[in-house]
Amino acid sequence: MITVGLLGPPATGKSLVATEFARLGAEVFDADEAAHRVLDQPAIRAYLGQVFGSPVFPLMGEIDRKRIAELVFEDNELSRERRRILERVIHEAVLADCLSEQEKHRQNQRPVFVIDAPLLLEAGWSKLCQRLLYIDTPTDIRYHRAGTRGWKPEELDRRERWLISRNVKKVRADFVIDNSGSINDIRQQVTDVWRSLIADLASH
Ligand SMILES: CC(C)(COP(=O)(O)OP(=O)(O)OC[C@H]1O[C@@H](n2cnc3c(N)ncnc32)[C@H](O)[C@@H]1O)[C@@H](O)C(=O)NCCC(=O)NCCS
Ligand SMILES: Nc1ncnc2c1ncn2[C@@H]1O[C@H](COP(=O)(O)OP(=O)(O)OP(=O)(O)O)[C@@H](O)[C@H]1O
Repeated sequence: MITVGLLGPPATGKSLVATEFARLGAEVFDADEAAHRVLDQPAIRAYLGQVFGSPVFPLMGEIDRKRIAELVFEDNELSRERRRILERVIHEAVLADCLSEQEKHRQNQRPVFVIDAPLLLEAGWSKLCQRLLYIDTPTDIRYHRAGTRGWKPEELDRRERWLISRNVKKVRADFVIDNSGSINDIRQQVTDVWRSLIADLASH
């Protein structure tokens, strides 16, 4: 099995690319979804409630993720400290989940396992991957596409501020694909990468 890690800033198209890989037969791990499941665990909420205050992390019911984003993505020391605590708690649990999924699919002899994790390099999870794929999308197009989830450009900027730069990620990648075009364009590029991965597997 080959594990492929997706790289790229928010709204670059990682989830879309992951969906295309799944259509071709890959198993996909979605770290954002896994993180949301972790935030539903009572023990995690109880701990984070002590740090952020229990109104932000109620033991039951919906968590106000918009409010949490306001608390952790500001550019000041308190906000940075909160984000570090949140990430430490969530990343540990998400990594455990990802490793267990990876092992399950390896046992089942799946050909390709894709990790869609926005902080893959930052969290050190590239060590789980044999290949890295960078999805390159111009910033103005990302602003436009993120608008469909109700994000203003500033929302993208404040989340991206902390992340390892585009150039560093691009240099680390084994594949770079360009997502400035249509969905059909990206579908074709994902299919090309898929064929190359399957050819690699067949030659080993
Ligand atoms: C802050 C939270 C509550 C905001 O929730 P919200 O519904 O607004 O965003 P969601 O989780 O759907 O993430 C959407 C995108 O935001 C960006 N993002 C999420 N977490 C982070 C982060 N810690 N740093 C930078 N960008 C981030 C990513 O591009 C992600 O794909 C949530 O993102 C969170 O708990 N983040 C910390 C955990 C984490 O690092 N998750 C990433 C995968 S492990
Ligand atoms: N080629 C494309 N054409 C049109 N819309 C696209 C294209 N690629 C992505 N999108 C749209 O842009 C938005 C962002 O894409 P996506 O959610 O896949 O990004 P992401 O990198 O996973 O973001 P995040 O890290 O923030 O979760 C989505 O609404 C998606 O449908």
